[in-house]
Amino acid sequence: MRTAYTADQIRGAERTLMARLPEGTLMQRAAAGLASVCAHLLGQVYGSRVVLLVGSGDNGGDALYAGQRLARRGARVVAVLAGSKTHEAGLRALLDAGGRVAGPGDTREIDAADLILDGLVGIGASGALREPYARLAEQAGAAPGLVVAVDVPSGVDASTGRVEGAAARATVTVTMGAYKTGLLVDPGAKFAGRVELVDIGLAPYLPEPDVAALGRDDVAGLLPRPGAESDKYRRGVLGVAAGSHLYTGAAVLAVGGALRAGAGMVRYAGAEEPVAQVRAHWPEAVITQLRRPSVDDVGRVQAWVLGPGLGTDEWAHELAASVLASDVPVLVDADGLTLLALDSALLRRTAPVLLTPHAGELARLTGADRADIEADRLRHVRAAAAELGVTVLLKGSTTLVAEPSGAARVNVTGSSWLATGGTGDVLSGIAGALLAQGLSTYDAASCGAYVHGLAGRLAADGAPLTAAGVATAVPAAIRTVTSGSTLAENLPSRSRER
Ligand SMILES: NC(=O)C1=CN([C@@H]2O[C@H](COP(=O)(O)OP(=O)(O)OC[C@H]3O[C@@H](n4cnc5c(N)ncnc54)[C@H](O)[C@@H]3O)[C@@H](O)[C@H]2O)[C@H](O)CC1
Ligand SMILES: [K+]
Repeated sequence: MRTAYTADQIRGAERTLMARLPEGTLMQRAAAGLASVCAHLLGQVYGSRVVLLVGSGDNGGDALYAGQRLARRGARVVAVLAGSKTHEAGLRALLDAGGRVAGPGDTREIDAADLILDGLVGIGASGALREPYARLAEQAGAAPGLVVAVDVPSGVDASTGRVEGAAARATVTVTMGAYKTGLLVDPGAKFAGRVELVDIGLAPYLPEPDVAALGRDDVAGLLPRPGAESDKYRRGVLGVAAGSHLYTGAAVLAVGGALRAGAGMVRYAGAEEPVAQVRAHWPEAVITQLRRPSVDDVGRVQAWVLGPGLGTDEWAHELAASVLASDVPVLVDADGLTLLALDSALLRRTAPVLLTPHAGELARLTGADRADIEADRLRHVRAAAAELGVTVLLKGSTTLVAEPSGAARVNVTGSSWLATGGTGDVLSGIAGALLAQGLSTYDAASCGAYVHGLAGRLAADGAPLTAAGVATAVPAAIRTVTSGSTLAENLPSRSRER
């Protein structure tokens, strides 16, 4: 499990650790880690051109000492001093090793650099980058060389991932002591690129993490595996109330996701048109064609998926009310969420609820502004879970899952290939199948997002995918998780998007 912390949490731990060590020890550990990642990226250090963007705080100090180490190995290092002051000892060390200095206006070197080290600001930053930092951060991101961010990309809020104004777009972020939440949550995660952690001895002093990202082993441990005594009922029966005469595909995809994710049985309930489509695609599903908007005669299920393609008319509303009146966990997605936004009384139930909105659907549910949600995803998903008293999975780049208690997880397997129609319906089916097999809403949502992301990567393999292709790849994704294949751990790094 990868754990991440807010800037305040890191600062607290650093203070405790620093008090036990000779002055300057942590900065030297940070600089050694930074220099080693830079050397690895450069391949050949001798003769390479390295530009340091140096701010006035300790983030700049880290960059200067890393620059010293690279200069000692023969790199041509130039420090662009951007702040009103500069870490003095670090600057002396760089100059002694043969490095040079340039003013903030002298930026010709940036475009010619093989590697730019962004040491403008780290966890001590507040608010949008001021000049000349903002201009330098943008110039670095647009330059052809590699950009290595020191601790966090300057301009990204380390605690939230928020980006107000300019920020440095990094190839790699070398972060000190522990992951910062803002490196795992978008938009910050996009700016961070690949994140490398440098051990500076902070671990024993860290508090409870702010967020966690499940790893393959965690998911393997949580995914249900059928035992010798399992029959289809024990493996979990999922009910799916989805699709309408207008949207038949959503029903097909949700049922497909559920069957591929190992539900013992899927009971589909819907109107005539989607019933015909589900029957044609999935002979395995047990189908009830509804004459009235009620699931009373559908038979026993252990969980429901409600909403994909359901429509929002009176019939859909009554069907939603009937599903939510049951005493089993319900996952609500898509049109089901719109119905909840129109009639919040539907949510008055005691059995568990998992909502799976994207930012627009969450905006409708909570009244928050969609752009505000996208800018500060973690805060909004936590607020929604607390306010509504249910588990909320916020879809989108870096999918987040929050509990009413404030506990939150971020999924690391997603990719931009998944941003295509119908993949959300498949996710409902996968997470619903996990709910039916007995996972809590929190675990079903986080494991579902993990498997879905992995299936997307397998289905895409560097090319466009379809939602049906994602559903087809779900068994291979589960196999990857449970068989210990290295694919899940060696996820392709996020490529630099320009
Ligand atoms: N403390 C430790 O044990 C270690 C810290 N490391 C590194 O230090 C930074 C944090 O350093 P700090 O001096 O606290 O703050 P920063 O360098 O991040 O920035 C403070 C500096 O920047 C100015 N500033 C703040 N906001 C802005 C802005 N929006 N625009 C322009 N300028 C801004 C402010 O005035 C201050 O002067 C941490 O990230 C690590 O990189 C270690 O490496 C290890 C130990
Ligand atoms: K930085």
